[in-house]
Amino acid sequence: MTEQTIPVTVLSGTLGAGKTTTLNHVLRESDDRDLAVLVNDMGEVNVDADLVAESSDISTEEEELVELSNGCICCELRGDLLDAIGGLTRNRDFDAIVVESTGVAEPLPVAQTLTLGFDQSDLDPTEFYEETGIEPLENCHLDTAVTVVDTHQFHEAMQSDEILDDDGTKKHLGDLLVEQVEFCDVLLLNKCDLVDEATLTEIEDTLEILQPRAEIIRTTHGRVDVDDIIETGRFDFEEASRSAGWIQELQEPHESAEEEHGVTSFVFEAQRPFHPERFAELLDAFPENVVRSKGHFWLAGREEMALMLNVAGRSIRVAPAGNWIATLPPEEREAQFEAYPELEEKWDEQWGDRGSQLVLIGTEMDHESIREHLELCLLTDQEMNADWDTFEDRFPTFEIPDEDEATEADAPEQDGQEEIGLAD
Ligand SMILES: Nc1nc2c(ncn2[C@@H]2O[C@H](COP(=O)(O)OP(=O)(O)OP(=O)(O)O)[C@@H](O)[C@H]2O)c(=O)[nH]1
Repeated sequence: MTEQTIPVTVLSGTLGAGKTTTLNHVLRESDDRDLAVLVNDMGEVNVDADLVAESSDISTEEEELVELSNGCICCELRGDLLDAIGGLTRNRDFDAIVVESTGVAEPLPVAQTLTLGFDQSDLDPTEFYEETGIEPLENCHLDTAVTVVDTHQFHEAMQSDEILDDDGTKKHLGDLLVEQVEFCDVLLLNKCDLVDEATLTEIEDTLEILQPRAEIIRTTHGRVDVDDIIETGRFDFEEASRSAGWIQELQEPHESAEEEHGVTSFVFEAQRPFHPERFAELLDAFPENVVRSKGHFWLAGREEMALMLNVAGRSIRVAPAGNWIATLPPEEREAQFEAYPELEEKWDEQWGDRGSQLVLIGTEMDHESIREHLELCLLTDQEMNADWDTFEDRFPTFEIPDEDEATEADAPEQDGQEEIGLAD
């Protein structure tokens, strides 16, 4: 992006991770920068904005500090976010803008809004402008996506069953945490004072494998070098969308070496379908040391559509991953082969591209044992010849989509994709 436009930093992180603390630190340390701040809070009373006003030296004149309440900038306030930034920058130039998201916000849609709104993406923004009624803002660019992690509660959050209600949209805490970690440029491991060194390095190892591209910085009370999160020039939408560890792992599968704290990853691949009941039982008792698993799979009896497995901590979700290429008319199939030449290499004469490819990331995982358990869920030779429709299948059923969605497992999730928990 051009250097003349105003760099925007977005701070994400779960509730209480330390976003406001970090923001206040940045404000205190930025005497030489003219900063504008935009705080999104879901409550009636915007406590965060009050804190910002209280402990920072900037005046709270409207043009420098904007609160967006009663909604979330990753969903219903997307247009308002851009309006607010437009309002801030219309008559004044700032050195940088910092946006503090709510604890339930997903960074990807916020980044999408900003890159489209700043006309900073290769995507065609016409539909977006029509939907939101906003004008592109050409005087800003999304510069850095920062995620603040509560290091002290990281393990707890990953093992938690807590469901967050984002104005009607239910979200699992572990899911949200993983989404925030997987989509960012800088990861602040905050609250380091509450965690011993061994735990810290273990979490660092885990985060590095979940998000290999981000710079990981340890902080206490959000005390970060301001230049590490403001005007870094690190943000790139395409790169950020593809930076998650599980995507990297699928692109270049390798059995990762055992780290000091036993954080590893591997890819499980199979060209036979899973038995629906055996695989459901495995997911019901999924090993707790797997912190993340993602990829597509083939369930016997579902020969039209690939399913997507999405495990983040204790959250296990299954979603449609699009039709198998093998079900497409020949000309469309050819187009897919051209776009993804590697598809042809794995093509099976009888089953085409049907198969499973799952990335598993975890701590102290026994790869062999997990592999064996997964293999035991595959159909046996005898079952391969049985009538697959007679197998008990308690996975959710999904409508076959009209549009051809990419079926390769490393495709980023489609916006608006319905995801349903197996246990629900
Ligand atoms: N011990 C310790 N406490 C911290 C640290 N950083 C923040 N806190 C405290 O954690 C609490 C939450 O911090 P906030 O900065 O309000 O967190 P937040 O992410 O803005 O929270 P929400 O706006 O509710 O999502 C506050 O009481 C902070 O003082 C840290 O590094 N160590």
